[in-house]
Amino acid sequence: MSSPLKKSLKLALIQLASSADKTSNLTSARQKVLEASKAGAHLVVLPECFNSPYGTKYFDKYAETLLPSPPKDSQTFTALSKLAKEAGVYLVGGSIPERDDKDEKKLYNTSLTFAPSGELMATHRKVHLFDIDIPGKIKFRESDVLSPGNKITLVDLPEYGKIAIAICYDIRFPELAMIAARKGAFLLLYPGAFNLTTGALHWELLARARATDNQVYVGLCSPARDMKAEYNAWGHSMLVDPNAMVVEQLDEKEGTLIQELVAGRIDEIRKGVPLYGQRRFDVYPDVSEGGRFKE
Ligand SMILES: O=C(O)CCC(=O)C(=O)O
Repeated sequence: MSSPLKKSLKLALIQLASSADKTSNLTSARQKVLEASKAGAHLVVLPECFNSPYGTKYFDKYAETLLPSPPKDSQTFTALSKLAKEAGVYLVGGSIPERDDKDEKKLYNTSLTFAPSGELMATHRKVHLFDIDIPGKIKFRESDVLSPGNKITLVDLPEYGKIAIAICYDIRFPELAMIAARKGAFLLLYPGAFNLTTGALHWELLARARATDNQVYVGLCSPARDMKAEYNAWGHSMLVDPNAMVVEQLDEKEGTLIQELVAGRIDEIRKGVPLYGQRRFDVYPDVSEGGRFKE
């Protein structure tokens, strides 16, 4: 099997402190991305809903029409495309609320990935909407206002290999990660805004679980926590290696994690624990083959 990561790569996860002011969020994202690029990052990631507050009542107000690309009038698309070019990095623009170009009422939670040329490489619409109800703790229903995406998103970074992009709640569904890894991804990236209830319990566990299952790197990128906001994000952006070790984890405050993903590390881990040759597709099906996978 050829190595999924062709060359070592420096990854930056920007744990941005966002406010209700979109323009100022974009300005501070720009500053942090440029700093990360100066520090040597090749791939830079922003958090889920990085340019708006997170909450169902905000999606419509902040939504932008992003497709077909390039859109005529999207402040965020234009800013991210320019920024990727200015910084000379692959830029995963966290996520933003997207308005469907044909049906105005339809909204998505969408991540845009740009090449260092400024060109759009991929769009991921959150596939699994965040609908939970934990009595006395947290109730959230994205499906009241959002529509789900319907594909798994792999992006080929020519010098490095493939990465997979999914958003927050998507991490709870191992099939998506499994398919992406078996299609050759070296890194699963999840811009995500967990909360103080499920964050404490599941955030690190899920990142390490997806890394263990698939023997790939996993990166989670959260907004910084704001106790004055209605939704208090967990923070704790982190990088986990293919052996499920936490390489680095931030606390809840604004900050940037920059770490190297080392060429050869995935192969070393897969050689030691050779799951990839041991799966029993005669006993259970290979979810990455023959199903409804759409790249
Ligand atoms: O899965 C969770 O516990 C949190 C998910 C979430 O916050 C989201 O999908 O935005």
